[in-house]
Amino acid sequence: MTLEAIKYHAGSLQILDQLLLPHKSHFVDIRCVEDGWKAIKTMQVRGAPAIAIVGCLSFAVELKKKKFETIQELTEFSNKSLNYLVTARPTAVNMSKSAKMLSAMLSSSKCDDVEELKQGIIDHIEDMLDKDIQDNKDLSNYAAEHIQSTCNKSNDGYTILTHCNTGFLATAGYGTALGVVRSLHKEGLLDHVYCTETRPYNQGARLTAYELVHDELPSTLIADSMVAVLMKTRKISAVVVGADRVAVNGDVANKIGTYQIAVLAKHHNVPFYVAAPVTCHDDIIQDGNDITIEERPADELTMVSGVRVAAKGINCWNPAFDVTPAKLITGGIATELGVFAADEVKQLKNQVKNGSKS
Ligand SMILES: CSC[C@H]1O[C@H](OP(=O)(O)O)[C@H](O)[C@@H]1O
Repeated sequence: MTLEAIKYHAGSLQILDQLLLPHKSHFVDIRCVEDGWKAIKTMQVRGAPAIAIVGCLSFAVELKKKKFETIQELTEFSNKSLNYLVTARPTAVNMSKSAKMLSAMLSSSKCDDVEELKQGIIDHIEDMLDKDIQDNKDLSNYAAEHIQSTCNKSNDGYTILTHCNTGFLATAGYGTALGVVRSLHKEGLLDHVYCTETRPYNQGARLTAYELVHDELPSTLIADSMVAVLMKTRKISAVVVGADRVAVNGDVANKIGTYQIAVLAKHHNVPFYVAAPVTCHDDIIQDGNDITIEERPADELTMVSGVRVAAKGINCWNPAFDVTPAKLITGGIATELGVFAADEVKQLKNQVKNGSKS
């Protein structure tokens, strides 16, 4: 049975509450933009692509129910809703990119029928689901091909280390970095996959392990602190992680802990890949220094499943992401248009414009 984290059908939306995983599989209704914003803010749904998809679908659900007298009324409601959804979490670019694109659709439209224009917006949002899945499959197949042509096998296949969660639970389906693992497995080329627990939110232990067990993939969970000794003592063919925001120069913001894994990969000569569909690429921010890093509440560091693990009164610093410089992304950045050297992703802009594959 295929995993599904987002259930959408003609104006009704439910999401898998990821705060309850892996213990409980429970879907919650998203009836409006406010519900969407809250689900993203509390991380009931998380993952750069899934944030944009659920945010936009929450907007579509509310749009479907509302009647507008004029195009101006539709435009004002839409821009207010989209700008609000962007405020839920600042680091991933996907939601702000989708918001800009939908606002531009409204402002550039020549349509003078408000209902027709409203339906056009809803149709475009609904198309995001299938497009994300196809982009993930294309990206994953390109990356799997690249790994086969450049990385060392561990046995009859490749051993991959991944961080955080980038699978069905972070996208519309298949996944990005976890999609690469799935594509290698489909080709009979996955020897083993190691996933880090990914403190403090434990996306790896709670979510990636859940997906790997569900798919019955040969996998092992490790603590974040074990990455160095893993690379020192076992054959790791490549590291493959996701991305929340890729800057024009190829610097990548991703889950906290990614940067230190990249440093260790460099030291141990393990190729380091980022799996990032074009929806994760920022066309404006030039380098990683300008990416806003979200800081999350201290209790996400001091509490685990509601139980305090840190001394009361200790100060905390809880950045949810860090930035990996392009020079450490030694394998490349995998997209649905091909695998690019990190310092060459700026070419993507032109390829996206003419839709050409690499
Ligand atoms: C498919 S990319 C998902 C990306 O988002 C995760 O962050 P969060 O769980 O806080 O939304 C992590 O950075 C993943 O790489």
